[in-house]
Amino acid sequence: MALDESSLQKFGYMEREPLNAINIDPLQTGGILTEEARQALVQWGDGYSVCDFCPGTLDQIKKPKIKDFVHEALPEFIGADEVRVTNGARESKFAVMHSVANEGDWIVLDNLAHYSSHVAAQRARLNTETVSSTGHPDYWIDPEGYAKAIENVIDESGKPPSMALLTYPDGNYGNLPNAKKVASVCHEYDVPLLLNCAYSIGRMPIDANDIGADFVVGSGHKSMASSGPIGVLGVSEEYSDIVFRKSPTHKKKEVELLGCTARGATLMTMIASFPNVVKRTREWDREVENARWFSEKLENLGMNQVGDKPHNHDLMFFEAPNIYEISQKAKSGRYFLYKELKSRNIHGIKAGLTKFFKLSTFRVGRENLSTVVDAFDEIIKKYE
Ligand SMILES: Cc1ncc(COP(=O)(O)O)c(C=O)c1O
Repeated sequence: MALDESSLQKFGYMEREPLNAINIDPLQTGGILTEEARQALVQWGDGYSVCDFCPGTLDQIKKPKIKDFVHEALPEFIGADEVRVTNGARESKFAVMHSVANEGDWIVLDNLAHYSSHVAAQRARLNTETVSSTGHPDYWIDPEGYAKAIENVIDESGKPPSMALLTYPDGNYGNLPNAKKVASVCHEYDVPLLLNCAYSIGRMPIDANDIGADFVVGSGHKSMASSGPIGVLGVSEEYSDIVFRKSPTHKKKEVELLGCTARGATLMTMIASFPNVVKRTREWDREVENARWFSEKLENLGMNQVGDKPHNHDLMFFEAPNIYEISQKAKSGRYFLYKELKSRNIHGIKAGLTKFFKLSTFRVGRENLSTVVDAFDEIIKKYE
């Protein structure tokens, strides 16, 4: 393709379509920027903007206040001894897997784990043993399942897995398993536990040390009102020299972080949103109340929420036999729900899904959630 004037015309600045809609997309509700972060995005948008006064290590930069953020505020916020910022939850998981396990080792993870946990393990050339959930309708993870999976690995390989991973909550059902119990089961076998908090750090209070997790990862663009890609990685003192080991040739650079991670606007949006993010985690009870209220309303309209019930998180999975039935006769078929919601300025349920879908009520507020409930009610009545 010749990059002449006319072929370049389709690029350049583009408007984003659903910008002012009521957003219930689980991927997006926790990543919506605060006003402060929006300003930071513009101010710090130039490439290596944070590096004006860099001493050679990203997390040691004093101006802007990255050092204080990474070494004082974040450890306090997530209850971890040592913290770094990364380019995302998956990069955090990979850094841990790649440093605590050797090629061919086994790790254990829940079968609700996100694909990026599996891909991180594959990239680190590890074998995986999964812990089954109870399946439909609760999808509950029994902590004792970790003991069984660890025993299986010992039988198979002659030694315990290098680490275990628990998704907290999982990205499909929003279930919060008993992480403390999982940590203690793993520790009985001296297996360290990584807690994947992509959907929890920045939404609800998380204290890795209190839970007993050796590693904890979060996602800035998913749950910390940050412009991605950015994540956090917390490590207990016991493992910090392993995960954050320095390069033998470049003494200021940490190998697993490839020297530097989020080095510009992404980090500055996370810092700009941080005061607000800390405050919102203190309002988590209200978010759970809203989620439960919404779940009850949708169930009254003929849908069924699966996973933890009563629910403890804003991410919820619904089965909707009545919506599916409508899609069988609606003119736009399985796209009817997406179109109906779009016409009411509601965004976030994947286009084409009707039989089941997931959504998030995080920070949507009771008034907008009522609008969503009313929309479902209207749509169902319309096709009756
Ligand atoms: C449970 C869970 N973990 C991890 C991730 C990945 O997060 P990141 O984009 O920060 O790598 C996701 C993204 O959808 C997720 O749902």
